[in-house]
Amino acid sequence: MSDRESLHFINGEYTAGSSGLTFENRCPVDGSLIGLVHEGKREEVDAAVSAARAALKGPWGRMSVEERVRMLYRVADGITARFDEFLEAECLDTGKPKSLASHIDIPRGAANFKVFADVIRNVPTEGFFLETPDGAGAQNYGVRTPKGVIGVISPWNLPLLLMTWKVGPALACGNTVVVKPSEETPLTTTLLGEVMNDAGVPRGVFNVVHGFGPDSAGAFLTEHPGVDAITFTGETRTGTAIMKAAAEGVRDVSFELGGKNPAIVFADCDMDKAIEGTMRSVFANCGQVCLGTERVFVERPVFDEFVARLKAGAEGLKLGRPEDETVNMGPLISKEHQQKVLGYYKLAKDLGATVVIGGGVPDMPDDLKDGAWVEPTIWTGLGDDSAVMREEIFGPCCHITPFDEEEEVIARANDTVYGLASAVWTENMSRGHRVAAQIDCGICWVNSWFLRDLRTAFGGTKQSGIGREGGVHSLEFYTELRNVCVKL
Ligand SMILES: NC(=O)C1=CN([C@@H]2O[C@H](COP(=O)(O)OP(=O)(O)OC[C@H]3O[C@@H](n4cnc5c(N)ncnc54)[C@H](O)[C@@H]3O)[C@@H](O)[C@H]2O)C=CC1
Ligand SMILES: O=C(O)/C=C/C=C(\O)C(=O)O
Repeated sequence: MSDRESLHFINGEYTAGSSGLTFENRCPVDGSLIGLVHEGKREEVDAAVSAARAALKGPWGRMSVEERVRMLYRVADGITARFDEFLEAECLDTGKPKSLASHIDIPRGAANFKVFADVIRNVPTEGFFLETPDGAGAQNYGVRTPKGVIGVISPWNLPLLLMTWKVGPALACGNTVVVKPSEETPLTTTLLGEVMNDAGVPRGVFNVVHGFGPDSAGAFLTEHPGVDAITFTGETRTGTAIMKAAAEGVRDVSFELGGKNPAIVFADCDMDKAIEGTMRSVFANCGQVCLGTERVFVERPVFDEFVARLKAGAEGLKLGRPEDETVNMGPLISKEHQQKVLGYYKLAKDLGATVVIGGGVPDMPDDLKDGAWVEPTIWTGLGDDSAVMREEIFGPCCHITPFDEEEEVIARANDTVYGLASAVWTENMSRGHRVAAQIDCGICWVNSWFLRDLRTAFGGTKQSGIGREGGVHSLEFYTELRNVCVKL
C-alpha cells in the first residue's frame, strides 16, 4: 500500500485547501489504496484562478519569449530527470504496463514542452502592405498575445501526455493555467508542480485543483468568469456540458472528444503490418485511447485470415502488473469503467455477436482479483447499426466486419457521429491516398497507427471535437491574433 496524498498546487505551493474534503485514489491493478486526494470546491478554484490572473501581470507576463522558451526546456528536462518517479506515479494511477508508459506517456510529457517552445520561438506572424489613394500606403502586421487564464480539464487514459499536450502550448504562448486532472489520475499532474518550481516558473503560472466534474472542481473551473478559455479531452457528453458553461461569457473552447474509429484492411495489404498495427490500435493501453480502433472492416478475401490472426495475437497478450516486463496489457482504469465495458460485452452477446475471443473477466491470480480486469475481446457478426458498432466503448475490444467494395467501405466507415481517427491498410498507395481523403475524420493513418508528428494538426470532425491543436495550430487557440495597421 502507498500513502500518497494528492494536494492542490496553487500559487506555487501545495495546499489541502479549505474544503476539508478528500476522496480515495485506488490502484486499478488490485484495488489497493494509493492515497487520499483533496477535493477542490469553489474556494480552491477561486484561489487558483486568482493566482493565475495575478501571474499574468507579474514576471511571467513581462518575460521575453527567449526566457520563456528556456524555462519550458527546463520543465521538459525536469520531467526527464525524474523519469522514474513520473513512471511510477503514472503506472500506479492507471495500472498500465511500465513498458508502455516508459515509451509513450513520460517521454511525450517532456516532448510536449519542447515542441511548443520551439514553435513559439520560430513562428512568424503575417504582414500586408495596403496601397492607399494618397500613395503612401499602410503597413499591417499581426501580433500574437496570450489569451489569459486557460482552464485545462484532462482525462485519465494518458494523464501526463494529454495534460502536458495542453499545458505545454498554453505556457509557450504566455498564458497561465489552472488544471483539473481526472479524479482517477491525480499523481503526475501533482508531481509536475515540483518540476515547475524547480524550473523557476513563477508562482501562479501553473496551478492544479483536484476534484470531480459536476458540483466539484471541474464544473466550478469551467463556470469561473476569470477563466478565458477551456481546453478539454474526454467524453462527448462532458464536452457538451463544458460548452454550455463556456457559453456564459462567450469563452473559447478546444475539445478533443470521443471516437468510434474504423480500420479498413484491404486484401492487398501487408498482412503482417496490418495485424501488428491493429493489435496496437485495439489493445494498447487496454483499448483506452481515443484514437483506438473499435470497428475493423476487412475485404472479404482476407477476412477469415485476418480474424484468425488477430485472434492469435489477442491470445498472446499477457495481462498483469505494470512492473512485469513480459506484460503487455493492464487493467481498465476503474471498477466503474470495468462495469461499463462489461455491459457492452454482455450486449454484444445478447445481440447475437460471434465472440471470437474474450467477452468476460479473465481469471487473474488472487492478488489481482480486485483489479479492473477485462479480457481482450473480438466479435464478428453484428450489423453496423448495433450499439456495439455505434457507441464508444473504450475497452480492449473490436468488431470485425467483411466488405466487398471500396466505395461501400468508405460509406460504412463514415457512418458514425464521430470523426476522430482511422487507419487504412493497403500496399496500393493510390488507393491509400484516395481512401484517406474520403474518410471524414481528423487524422487518417495509412499503414500505421498512432504515429504522431507533433507539428501536425490534431483534432476531430463531427462530434469528436472542436478546433485543432498541434504545432502552429495550437496558436489559434492559445493566443489572440491581433492586427496593427500603421498608416504611412
Ligand atoms: N480521451 C478520451 O477521448 C477519453 C474518453 N473517455 C470516455 O468517457 C467515458 C467516461 O469517462 P470519464 O472519466 O467520466 O470521462 P469524462 O469526459 O467525464 O471526464 C474527463 C474529465 O472531465 C471532468 N469532468 C466531468 N464532468 C465535468 C463537468 N461537467 N465539468 C467540468 N469537468 C468535468 C472529469 O472530472 C475529468 O477530469 C469513458 O468511458 C470513455 O468512453 C474518457 C476519458 C478519455
Ligand atoms: O498523441 C496525442 O496527442 C493524443 C493521443 C491520444 C488521445 O488524445 C486520447 O486518447 O485522448
